[in-house]
Amino acid sequence: MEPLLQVNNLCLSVGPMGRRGAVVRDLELALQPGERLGLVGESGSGKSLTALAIMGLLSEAVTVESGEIRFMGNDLLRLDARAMRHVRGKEISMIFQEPLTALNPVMRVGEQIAEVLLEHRELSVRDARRKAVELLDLVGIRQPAESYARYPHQFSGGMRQRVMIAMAVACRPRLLIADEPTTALDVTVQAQIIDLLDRLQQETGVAILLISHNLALVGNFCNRIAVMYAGDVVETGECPDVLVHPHHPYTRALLDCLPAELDSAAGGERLNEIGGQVPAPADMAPGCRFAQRCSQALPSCASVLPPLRRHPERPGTSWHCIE
Ligand SMILES: Nc1ncnc2c1ncn2[C@@H]1O[C@H](COP(=O)(O)OP(=O)(O)OP(=O)(O)O)[C@@H](O)[C@H]1O
Repeated sequence: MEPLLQVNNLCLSVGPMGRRGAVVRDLELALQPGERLGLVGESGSGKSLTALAIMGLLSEAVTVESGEIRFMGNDLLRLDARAMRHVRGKEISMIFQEPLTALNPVMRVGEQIAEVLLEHRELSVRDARRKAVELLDLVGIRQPAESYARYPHQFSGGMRQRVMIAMAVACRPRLLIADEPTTALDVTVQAQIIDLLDRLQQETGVAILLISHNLALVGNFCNRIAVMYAGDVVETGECPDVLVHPHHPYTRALLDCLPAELDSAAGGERLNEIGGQVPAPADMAPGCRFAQRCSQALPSCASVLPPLRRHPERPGTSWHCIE
């Protein structure tokens, strides 16, 4: 099957000329129609920049050095601003960690949803309003007709995230990027938002790229996972394969940081942590960027990126390591 999204050799850098640091390096990602792919990694690994590159929303501080982002027959990196606006919102949409920053604070939420519909679909104002109310209902906002006229600050964080999701799915996109959609919410509301995404995904068949620090969440929600470290996808594969039989030392280290059981964590056992930090953009090593923190690293690892290895029986599983 032709992938819906195929990112090839994407390289992004930040910083002034002469001191640019590669924050995303030769990134390869593929997402099939209707698939759920989880992108995980510590803060600073390049997850959000990858998402923003797909959305065509990179700031001027970020340079696209090379690569292509193929989506529905186009390379998104080569579309002009007008064509990209057409794709964004209609074919690809995104929800963010903090909906307050994405919603317009001085515009009624229903009108914000109707605006997306009017921009991308040939609807009358009246029909767009009606559809916006339906969407508020679809995402579980009570009294949708009354809620249409409310402002973002009149909703709780979970309800605002529902409004964001209503806007994101308004035009039935083929790809939904969810960047830490539940991190700012309490656990009960997190579960409700994930249930909502799960239901909408099943009903609409939209593919989802879920960006998260939370391996357990990705393991439960996604089909496949890509583990990023300092700009590299170090390991990718089906969730059960990668999470049960991790090959890359970084994936193993991330999994070791998960509490084995809630009881043991509550009982005072210290949670593991990975010593050291993700390198800053200007300090990226030419080889494996995890080498400094890796107990199995060979002297050559920091200077030469270990080749990509593929699992002999699981072609979708690959990792960059000597092991
Ligand atoms: N506008 C920018 N200017 C300079 N550096 C940036 C900019 N945006 C991101 N970076 C740097 O690029 C690297 C990757 O950032 P990115 O936000 O993609 O990481 P992330 O994995 O999404 O982290 P988090 O989980 O904290 O959101 C980081 O080192 C970050 O400091």
